[in-house]
Amino acid sequence: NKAEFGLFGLGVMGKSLSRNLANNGFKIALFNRHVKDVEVDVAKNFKNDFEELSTALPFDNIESFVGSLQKPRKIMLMVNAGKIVDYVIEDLLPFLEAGDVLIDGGNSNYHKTKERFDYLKSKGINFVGTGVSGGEEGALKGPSIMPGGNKATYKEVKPYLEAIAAKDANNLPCCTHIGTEGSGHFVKMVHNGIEYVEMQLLAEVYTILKALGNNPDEIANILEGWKESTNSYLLEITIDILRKKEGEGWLVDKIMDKAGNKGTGNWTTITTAQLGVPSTMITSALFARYTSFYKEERIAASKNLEVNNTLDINLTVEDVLKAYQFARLINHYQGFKLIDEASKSYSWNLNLSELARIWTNGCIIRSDLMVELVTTFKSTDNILTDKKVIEQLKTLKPSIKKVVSECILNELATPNLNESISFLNSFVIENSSANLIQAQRDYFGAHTYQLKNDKTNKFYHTDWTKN
Ligand SMILES: O=C(O)[C@H](O)[C@@H](O)[C@H](O)[C@H](O)COP(=O)(O)O
Repeated sequence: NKAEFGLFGLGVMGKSLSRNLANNGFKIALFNRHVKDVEVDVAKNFKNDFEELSTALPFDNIESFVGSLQKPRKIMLMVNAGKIVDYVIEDLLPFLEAGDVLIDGGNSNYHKTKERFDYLKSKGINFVGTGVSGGEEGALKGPSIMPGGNKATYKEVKPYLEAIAAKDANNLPCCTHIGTEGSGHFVKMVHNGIEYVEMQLLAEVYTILKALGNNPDEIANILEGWKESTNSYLLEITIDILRKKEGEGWLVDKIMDKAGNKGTGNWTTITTAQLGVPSTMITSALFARYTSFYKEERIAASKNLEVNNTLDINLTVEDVLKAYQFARLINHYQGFKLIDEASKSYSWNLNLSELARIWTNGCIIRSDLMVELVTTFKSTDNILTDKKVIEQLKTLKPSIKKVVSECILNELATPNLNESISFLNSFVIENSSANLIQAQRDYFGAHTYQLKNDKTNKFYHTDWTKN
């Protein structure tokens, strides 16, 4: 008998999601192209490797794969983001019929998802661009799933996606219809932006605690103590990573300090600039990765510019914890602000509380703070106006100022911690210095300016050279 759901692409995530679907009792069809030079039937071998896949139908021929599915067909593509998605869509199209559903579960760019949504719509095919977060383990045991597309189409795939998704504290699936078009991939992109910052902040905490003379095990013990007040998946894995031994020493000390990226942080930075939203921490986290890549030049610069090695850091671990908590609040403010602005600009009408809810489990940025934000976003779309958050920021601010100052004085690289307080300093002033920028623009480019307290809101120009 026919399979009810098809999984196309058996890479790391595709394999884990297949087993998750099978573990949830679904009869699935599996497709992976026949890898010519190694003569391996990936789908068949994979099926035979796992008990739960005993009822799964493996294919390396697209026509028979599509033919094995109940109608309307539901096929999830788990292939790398980029042109491959379009090639796979073209390969599948001749065998699909109106009403069939294609789900793209890769980290695709939301602009491309919109294009594919419109293109397939013109062929009667329903397209769901969905973010899937949680990595290999999350995909197997329950990822966070962010599907975007038509609400009616979501109903078709809801039973499968919600069954395999992680469950929140109330046992509800960490999967919900995000909105139309590319909204699913958009929120996944920003999820990764927030993820970049969370990882960078932990790297900066590691820098400071190392500079305070702690070895990886001692840093892990300190972070273990932080779980009570600010736990997160990324904090937990950082503790595991710091404890990992390699011979006499620690593996982490042997890893090359050049941070890679696969594009979502880059897209978030481009998007935030295009939408005119100051997501300064995501941008600085991306650029911190880029800076790390200049390994050779950094080595040369460290010699030419004589880095100060005589550290004199007057900080307690408590200061560092509070600075970290402060920066995390600003990170989440900026991330959700970008989503809120995009929701308005694209008329997606996104529900920030529901989004925070599906990010409370399964995904990489799951944390105690995210659980709190589910409630916060029930009463505001802007966490900087939430009473509790305002009190927290006021309480934590002395520590971030102290930590950032000490780091600057000791020439420790903490761009994200620095950016968190710099941003708030820029954001909490009623009268900023942008008036001078307006005057300069008007001076050299006649770009005009408005006047404070001028009800007409008219734009004025001054001939600044004339006395
Ligand atoms: O949410 C997730 O499960 C991860 O974010 C996932 O999407 C992937 O690991 C990204 O590739 C990480 O991004 P970089 O490769 O750019 O660090």
